[in-house]
Amino acid sequence: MLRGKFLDVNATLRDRVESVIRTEILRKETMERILRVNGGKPLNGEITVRGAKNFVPKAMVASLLGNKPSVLSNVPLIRDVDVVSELLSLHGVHVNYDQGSGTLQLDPSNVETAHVADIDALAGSSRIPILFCGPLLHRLGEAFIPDLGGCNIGGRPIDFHLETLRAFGARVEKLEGGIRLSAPDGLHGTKIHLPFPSVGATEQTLLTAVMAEGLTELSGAAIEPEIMDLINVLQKMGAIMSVDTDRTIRIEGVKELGGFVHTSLPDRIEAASWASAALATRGNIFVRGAHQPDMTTFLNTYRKVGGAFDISDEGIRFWHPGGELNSIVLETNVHPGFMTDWQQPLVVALTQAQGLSIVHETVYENRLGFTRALKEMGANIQTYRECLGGLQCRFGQRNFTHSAVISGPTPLRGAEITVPDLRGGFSYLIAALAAEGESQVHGIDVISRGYEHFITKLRALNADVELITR
Ligand SMILES: CC(=O)N[C@H]1[C@@H](OP(=O)(O)OP(=O)(O)OC[C@H]2O[C@@H](n3ccc(=O)[nH]c3=O)[C@H](O)[C@@H]2O)O[C@H](CO)[C@@H](O)[C@@H]1O
Ligand SMILES: C=C(OP(=O)(O)O)C(=O)O
Repeated sequence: MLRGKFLDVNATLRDRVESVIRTEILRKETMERILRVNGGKPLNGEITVRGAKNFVPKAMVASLLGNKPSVLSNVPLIRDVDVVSELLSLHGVHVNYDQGSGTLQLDPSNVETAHVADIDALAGSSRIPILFCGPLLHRLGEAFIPDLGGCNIGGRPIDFHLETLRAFGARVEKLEGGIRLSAPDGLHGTKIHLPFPSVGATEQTLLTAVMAEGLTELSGAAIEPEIMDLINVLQKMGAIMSVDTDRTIRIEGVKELGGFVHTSLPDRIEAASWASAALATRGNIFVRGAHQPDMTTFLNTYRKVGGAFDISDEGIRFWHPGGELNSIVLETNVHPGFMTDWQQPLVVALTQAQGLSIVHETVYENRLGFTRALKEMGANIQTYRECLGGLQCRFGQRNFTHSAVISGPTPLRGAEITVPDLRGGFSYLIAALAAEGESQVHGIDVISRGYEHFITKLRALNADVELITR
């Protein structure tokens, strides 16, 4: 009897402890992380960039095509890598990541046995799931692809992807929450022309064509350095493909592919973001790992604005040489043009340039919304629907606010701001660091999608930042 009472007391105690733990976990999960920034000081010091956010997850997807394990090095600890690791694991790929060394081992030998028809976990967390289509169709004959996430900087349709997959012979069915694909008659090489050199649709074609039967010719392809590195990976796996100077990629399908051992190219967007931070805060940052050949266009622009840099085998030092910065006309474009993802961080530096700068965003129709908060911080920026650079882009005459005129220099003042998207988020960090006084930056977790350990790096550069949770 007495023993029974003790058991009851223990059970009640255990329930209470479990409930307290559950509440605490829930509280931590729902707590907001805010970065308090005391700005107005130059960023000085050294940070390291590792592998590219826009390459690593795609090489991870490529490993699905192999019949042997693959090893990828220089892999950063970012959310997009996490998301793809989780998706691959759900599909039976054994993923082993050593954060310190940045080595990722991917063993796809159990994909057929782990076959799951519907995976909607992680829907909306990144744009990478759409690239699983070809590899899953080759391995399993069917695939369910959840709705995509990624930055909200335009409509971001997937029509090119779906048309491409259909051209290979896939059947595509749109469902609530995603798309279902099957290839009852297999996938066959085909001729594809992209109306715009889409990065994702080019990668979609490569990942599908490498094992499709026969020849594929892709014209109007994107040729970003991250795509070239994906081609390197696929060639290591046994694919046969060539890239012509006129943006045509030809692929001869092969029956099977092996694994790869590869080191990712460095993240040229992260490198350019820190370079912009050095300029906007009148600082001096050595970006270890920054790679000149992938950044030629950015470096030319940086020099025209008045930024200084020094290139070595280990990386690039970026600094503000003193005096006034120059205003410029900047039009984003596909590679080898000025990359759209470089635009938002550089705009903050342009608020400190003398005169009128023009920014014409030609890749995404809605990538200037982030300027609203900069205006609240003191920047003088007007946005327009017209194409204000020299180019007439797809968005002119179509009611999209995609050009901006920035008049500077204007001092920035601290503010309470909320991160709108990945690059917009980093640009808000730069603005807060350049501004006099205190800023509170909300929604900083989005930044972890593409910037590894960014708070630690800010501290290494002597930024006065404090992480608070609420
Ligand atoms: C994970 C990743 O690598 N993301 C990058 C990738 O995004 P992502 O691959 O999504 O970008 P795309 O190159 O495909 O998009 C470029 C343009 O093409 C349009 N489009 C695209 C596909 C489609 O089916 N239909 C269509 O109309 C888009 O709306 C956009 O206006 O390239 C972009 C352009 O360099 C970068 O900003 C992103 O950081
Ligand atoms: C737009 C970006 O990424 P994503 O395509 O992953 O949304 C970006 O990296 O700036």
